[in-house]
Amino acid sequence: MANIVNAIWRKAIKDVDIKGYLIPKDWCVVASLTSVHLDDINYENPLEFDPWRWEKIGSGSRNNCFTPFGGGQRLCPGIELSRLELSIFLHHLVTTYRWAAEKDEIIYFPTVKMKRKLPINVTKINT
Ligand code: HEM
Repeated sequence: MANIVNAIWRKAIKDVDIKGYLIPKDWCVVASLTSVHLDDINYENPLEFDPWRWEKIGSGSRNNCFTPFGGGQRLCPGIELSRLELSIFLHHLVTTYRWAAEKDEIIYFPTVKMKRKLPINVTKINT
């Protein structure tokens, strides 16, 4: 369960107590969104690519365990636009083309990306 935005930063503007832990005023906090997605308390086999998991557990887009677009007051306002764009793109990609990825490596920090930008060779399906 990868996450493109792997963490978000916050600064405490006053002393904050969370479950007995004090975050002093002016301290910076990093909320690790990736940790939420890779925690096997939240997701079975989180390291496995398993698109069918959503069939079992529902889209889960409105709970605290699914955080690709952040959450709370600063939830990404582009969430619905991005989902629509991605759905249209993926639909056309899988129904019209086949592709083979070249060898590449994942870089996890500061954001998730591919070292060589994941070159792929695309061929059109003959219909
Ligand atoms: C797959 C695409 C996208 C991903 C993964 C993504 C992810 C995120 C995340 C995680 C945040 C929260 C940042 C934080 O809490 O500090 C955020 C905020 C934001 N996103 Fe996106 N985003 C995407 C697309 C878009 C698009 C298409 C737009 C605009 C058309 C957009 C506009 C914004 C804005 C303005 C914020 C700041 C919201 C605020 O601070 O109140 N995003 N995004």
